[in-house]
Amino acid sequence: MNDPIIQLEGLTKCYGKKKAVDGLDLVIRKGEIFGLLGPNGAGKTTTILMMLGLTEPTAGTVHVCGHNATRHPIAVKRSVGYMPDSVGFYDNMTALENLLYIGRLNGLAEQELKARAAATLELVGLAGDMDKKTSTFSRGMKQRLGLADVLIKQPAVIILDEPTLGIDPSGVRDFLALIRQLSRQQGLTVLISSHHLHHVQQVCDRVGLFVNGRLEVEGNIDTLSGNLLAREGYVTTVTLAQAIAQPWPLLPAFTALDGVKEVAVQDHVATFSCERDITPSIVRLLVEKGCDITGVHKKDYGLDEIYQKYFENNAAENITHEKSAGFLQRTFFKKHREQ
Ligand SMILES: Nc1ncnc2c1ncn2[C@@H]1O[C@H](COP(=O)(O)OP(=O)(O)OP(=O)(O)O)[C@@H](O)[C@H]1O
Repeated sequence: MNDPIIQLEGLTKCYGKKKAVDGLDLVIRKGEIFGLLGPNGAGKTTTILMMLGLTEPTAGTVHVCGHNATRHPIAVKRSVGYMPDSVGFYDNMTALENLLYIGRLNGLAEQELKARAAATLELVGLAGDMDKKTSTFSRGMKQRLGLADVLIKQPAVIILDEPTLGIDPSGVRDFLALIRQLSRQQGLTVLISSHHLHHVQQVCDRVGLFVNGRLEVEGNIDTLSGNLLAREGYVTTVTLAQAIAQPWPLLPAFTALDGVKEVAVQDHVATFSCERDITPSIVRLLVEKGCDITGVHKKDYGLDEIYQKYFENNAAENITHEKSAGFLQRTFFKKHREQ
C-alpha cells in the first residue's frame, strides 16, 4: 500500500460554539484521487483550509507530505497546489504570460521557468493556445490553465474545489481524464471537493461523505454500495416475456425460496428483495417454472443514491442509522414497485 500523504487525526475546528469540523480522522495515500463530498456548510472548506495551514485547528493534527500543516505551513504550501472553484487571470495577458507570472510568484528560477511553463501547458492540453489572451478562453480552457497554475510548481498533492463547475459535458470528460492520467502517470495525489456526484464517481478512487463536520462514511464506491446492499438487502429484478398474473400463482414458490424476504410483481416485472445475492437461484426457479426471461437486473447503489441516503430529507443530522435505513427501504421498494 502507498505511503500516507495526508493524515488527519482528531481534527476539530470550532467557530465559537459551532463545530465546523468535528474529530476528523482520515488518511489519503500517495496517488489516490479522493472525493470530499457534503452539503453546504458540512465543513469541507474548513478542512481544506486546515490542510493548507491557512486556519488553525482547535484540536487534532493535520500532516501533509510529512509536514505538520499548522506548524510548517510554508513547507506544506510548497508541496500542495490548490485550485479554487473560480480561477482569475489577467485578461490582457496570454496564457503563457499568466503562467509565467504564477511561476515567478512561486519562486521558480528564470532559467527553468519558460521551459517548465511550456511543458505544463502541453500537459494540460493548451500548448496550441499559449499565445492567446485569456480573455478569449472558454470556461473549460480557464480550468485547464488553472490546473497549469497549480501544476507548475510540481506539487505532490493537488486540491481542487468544484473543478468541473460550469464546464460542458465533453470538457468535463476531458478534464477528468486529465486528472486521472496525472494521478496515474505521475503519482499525483488529488483531493476533489465537489457536489457533482456523477463526476466524482467517474474519477475518484475513494470518497468521504461529510455531514455536520463529521465524516459520516468513507470508502470506494463499490464498498459503500456493498455496505448499503448488506444493510438494505439485495434486490434482483427480473423481466418476463409474459405479463405476470395478479395474484401470481408462482408467488408461494418464490417466497419460500431460501433468502427471499419479499416479492413484488407488476406487469412483466418481478422484484425480489433478498437477504443475500441469490440471483442464480431465482433465475433457475423461473426457468424451471417455464417462465421466459427477457431481462435480469441486480440492484447496485451509485454515488447519487449513497449520497441521498446520508443527506437527503435533512435526515442525516439526527436520525439513527436504523431509522434512515427504514426510510431508504420504504422509498426503495416503493420505487421498484413503480417501475
Ligand atoms: N470564518 C468563519 N466563522 C464562523 N463560522 C464559519 C467560518 N467559516 C465557516 N464557518 C461555518 O462552519 C461551517 C462549515 O463551513 P464550511 O465552509 O467549511 O463548509 P463547506 O462544506 O465548505 O460548505 P460549502 O459547500 O458551502 O462551501 C458552516 O456552518 C459555516 O457557517
